Amino acid sequence: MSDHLASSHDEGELSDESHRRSNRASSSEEVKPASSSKGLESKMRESILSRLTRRKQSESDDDTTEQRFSIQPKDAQKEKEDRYREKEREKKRERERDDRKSGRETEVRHKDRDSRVRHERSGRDPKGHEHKHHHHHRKHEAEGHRGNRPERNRSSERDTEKHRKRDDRYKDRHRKSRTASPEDNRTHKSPMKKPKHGDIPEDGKLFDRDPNFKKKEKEVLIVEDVEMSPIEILEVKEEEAKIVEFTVDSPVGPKKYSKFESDPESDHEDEKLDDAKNHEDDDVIEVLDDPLPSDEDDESDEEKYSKTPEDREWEEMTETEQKLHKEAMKKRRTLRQKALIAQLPVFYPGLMGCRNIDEYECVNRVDEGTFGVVYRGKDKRTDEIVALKRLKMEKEKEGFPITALREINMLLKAGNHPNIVNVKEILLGSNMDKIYMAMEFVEHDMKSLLDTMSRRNKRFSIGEQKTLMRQLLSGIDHMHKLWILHRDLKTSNLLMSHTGVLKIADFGLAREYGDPLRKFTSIVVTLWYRSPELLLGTRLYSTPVDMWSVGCIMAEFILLKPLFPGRGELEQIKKIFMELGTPTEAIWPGVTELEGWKALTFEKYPYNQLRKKFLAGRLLNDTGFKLLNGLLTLDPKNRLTATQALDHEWFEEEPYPVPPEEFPTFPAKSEQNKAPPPVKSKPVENRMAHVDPETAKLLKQFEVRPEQVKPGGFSLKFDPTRF
Ligand SMILES: Nc1ncnc2c1ncn2[C@@H]1O[C@H](COP(=O)(O)OP(=O)(O)OP(=O)(O)O)[C@@H](O)[C@H]1O
Repeated sequence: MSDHLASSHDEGELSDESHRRSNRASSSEEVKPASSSKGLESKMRESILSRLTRRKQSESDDDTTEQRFSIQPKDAQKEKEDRYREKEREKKRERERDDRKSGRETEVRHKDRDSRVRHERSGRDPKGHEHKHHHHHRKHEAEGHRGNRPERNRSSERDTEKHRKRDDRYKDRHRKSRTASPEDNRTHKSPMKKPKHGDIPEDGKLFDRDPNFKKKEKEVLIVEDVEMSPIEILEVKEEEAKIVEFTVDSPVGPKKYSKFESDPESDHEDEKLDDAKNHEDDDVIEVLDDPLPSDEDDESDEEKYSKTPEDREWEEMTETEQKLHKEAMKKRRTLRQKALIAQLPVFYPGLMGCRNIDEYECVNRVDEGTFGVVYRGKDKRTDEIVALKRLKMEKEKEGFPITALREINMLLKAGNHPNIVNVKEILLGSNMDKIYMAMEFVEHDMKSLLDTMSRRNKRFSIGEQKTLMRQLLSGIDHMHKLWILHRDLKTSNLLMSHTGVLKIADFGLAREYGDPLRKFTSIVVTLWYRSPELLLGTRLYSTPVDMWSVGCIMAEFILLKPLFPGRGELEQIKKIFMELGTPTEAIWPGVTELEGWKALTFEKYPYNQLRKKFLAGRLLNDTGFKLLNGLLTLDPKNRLTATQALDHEWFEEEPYPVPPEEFPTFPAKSEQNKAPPPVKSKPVENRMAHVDPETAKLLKQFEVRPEQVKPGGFSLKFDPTRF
């Protein structure tokens, strides 16, 4: 397994992958190492967090507002800014005097003051904001002249252009709003209150007749609401773009998101939402990850309620509206969180190691086979339903069970086919003592389905039989072409989805074969599906052993019961010979050389009686019978291969195979069982109540399990393989 994992996730492949991803998603020219992206991520995260903290700590005095605006002012700038602040305070005092005179409401004054401070600062600080802005553009222009520009660079320029326009709009708005009255200002500040048609603001018909009015308004308003300078927003966007470059592998291209939301373990966003009144932090996230506002003027209730309301709006809302808001925002966030998680790269075992089974929730127990117990589980991060097969370790005395290793290895190799169950990942138990395999969950196993149909007196139509056979043969053909023998094909190892797709499962006995053939054990394949060459003890076998099983399965699809249900090896081979005739050297050259043949004497059954089983053609026509006979040919060398069987004329004649989705549906047994109750282990002392305290203490010290202690006539048996 390790070889395989290592080979499929070696360094070269990973770096290729990340390169491809960055090509798709990046907006800067150079592909930077992952560590730099992490640095950026944490830098950005820190910057946002510190802003938030400062916001929370601060009252609305101008000093803190100023601090919030500035991006770590340099020493040289500091003095200038102090002077600027002093001037601002002076102005504030003047304004307050004026306001008192005119008897305005305090709230109105504050709004006005804040708005003016922001506006004036944006206009007056050319060395800070303007300079940075130009620098920003120069940087992108320079990138644009570097000749060979990849697509992501062009998209970066487009972004820059978008940002520049947004910034211009912002400045434009500020220029105009400086002349506007505070009331006008308020009108445009609220994203919920858009001006009615014909309701032209006094400040020079702002965005009037512009079809993108709403979009532009929102863009500006978001900037204002968060009390960030436009430059700061641009920088956040730039940093964001870099994060996206390294973290999102999206088939639809780059997607904006903040690091806060990418952490599935963290639900502090939800906590914030619970208290929708306290939505300061949401505003910041809003800026970071909200898609551009829609151009549509008519918004649905859901859209309306999933926007962060203004304080004032919140207060004006009825309780029901507040509730609707809370719910809509919670829903939106959950959806977005899930969408983002779904875009994260799937697990890379070579890079991350196996995840722990705690990452899954057990929904119910499906079934228990010889080699493992199968549960239906739910991925706690993505809610994806999977089948979790716990590989039985206790039967293994020498480390990791070889069957488990083979199963994982073979499935990883062959699983990339629609008719073979797909393995998602390998998981470790909490104490690292159990191994689980997470596979795609397939609702039915064919055996239970056939039993159900038989009980209900139903049969698959001929078209359905053909579809099943074609899917089965297709999966096997794929496997054989990869030099894999399944060696345990039977109806309980075939699964079928609700949508009629058949999948081959249980690769616990699968092996890779080669040319020339190597000797393998002949004790493989469940008895009823075991080929005559295996029953006669051959150790040099190949794909025909699987094709025999396919023949038995085809008959079972039609008859709804096993074709050769022997109770032992001898009875099994006898049943086969009775139905198909006892072979001779003429029919099966070399049969007399097989060990089993030499050791036993078989009654001579000269005729093939198989046809009778199918009610002389009523259940299977001649063409179908030819295929079945081709699969159940005694001589393995003459047995049909999967490729030959797929080309069989049975599939070409009417009735044709039906589309899988037209299969009848049945309630799945696998979804009905209850989840097992959590196992509570009793304290060792209780379980050893029958043992005297001194001995109990000793046993505890040696970690002896109670089942090793026989009650009465006490005898202690250590299992050396366990300690
Ligand atoms: N991917 C899956 N989705 C749903 N159910 C599954 C899945 N894989 C296995 N099962 C169920 O679990 C049962 C046992 O699984 P599996 O055959 O893999 O275990 P096993 O121990 O190898 O069995 P066996 O005794 O046949 O060798 C299957 O018959 C099927 O009902």
